[in-house]
This record gives sequence, C-alpha cells and structure tokens, in this order.
Amino acid sequence: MRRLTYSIPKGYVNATQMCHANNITGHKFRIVIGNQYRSGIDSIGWHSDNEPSMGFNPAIASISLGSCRKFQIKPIGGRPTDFWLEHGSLLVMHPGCQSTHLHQVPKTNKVVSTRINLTFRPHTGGGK
Ligand SMILES: O=C(O)CCC(=O)C(=O)O
Ligand SMILES: [Fe+2]
Repeated sequence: MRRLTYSIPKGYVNATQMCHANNITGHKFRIVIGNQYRSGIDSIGWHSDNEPSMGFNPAIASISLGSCRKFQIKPIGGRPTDFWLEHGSLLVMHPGCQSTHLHQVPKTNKVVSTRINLTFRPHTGGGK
C-alpha cells in the first residue's frame, strides 16, 4: 500500500470532497491522508488512529474511490463487523471510536483493481 499525507491548504474548503466531509460530519479536518490499494494484496492490518498529533478522541472521515473493499471494525477484544466500502462511500469514525475499537482493510483473494482511500483527520501535529 502506498500512503501520502498532505496538509489541507487554506481555501481548500471549496473543494468538493472537503466540503462534503466537513458539512456532513460537522467535524473540522486539517489533514488528508491518501492510501492506494493497488490490488487485493494491498491491505492495512488491525489498528486504531490515535496518534497524539491528532488530539484527543479524533473524528475521522473516510472517502472511498475505485474498487469496493471490505472494511472491518471491532471493539478491542471483541468480534469484527464487516462493511463494504463502495466507490463514493463516506465512512465516519466518531470521537471515541479510536480508543475503543480497531479497524482494518484485509487482503482479499478476489480480483480487485485499484482503490483509493482518503481519510480526513483533525490535526497535523505539533501538539495543538
Ligand atoms: O482504507 C481504508 O478504508 C482505511 C484506511 C485506514 O484505516 C487508515 O489509513 O488509517
Ligand atoms: Fe485507520
């Protein structure tokens, strides 16, 4: 999987995806991370996104483009729930989710082509 991180420049709020992410969720985001899954071999394992640079209990909004992939989320120590993230879908992980749950996009044997995932997150780092 390839991962690119960008700061969201001032004024970018006019861009469609950012408007949608902010308006629909009601949360303010400062960075966007792009993940490229080139095929079913590309994946991201169980984790939570709770780096201190994102502040306490971040909300994270996730937009999926391209191939549909399975997204799993589970309470820590619990059983996973599966979601299918289709092209154009918006998934929101609300504040608190990163403290109580883990999520992943597992590998798949199915033939799938490229998927791009954009996650909008609140802070760039620097402790604010
Ligand atoms: O690709 C996805 O849907 C999830 C990506 C993710 O969990 C992450 O970048 O932290
Ligand atoms: Fe994540």
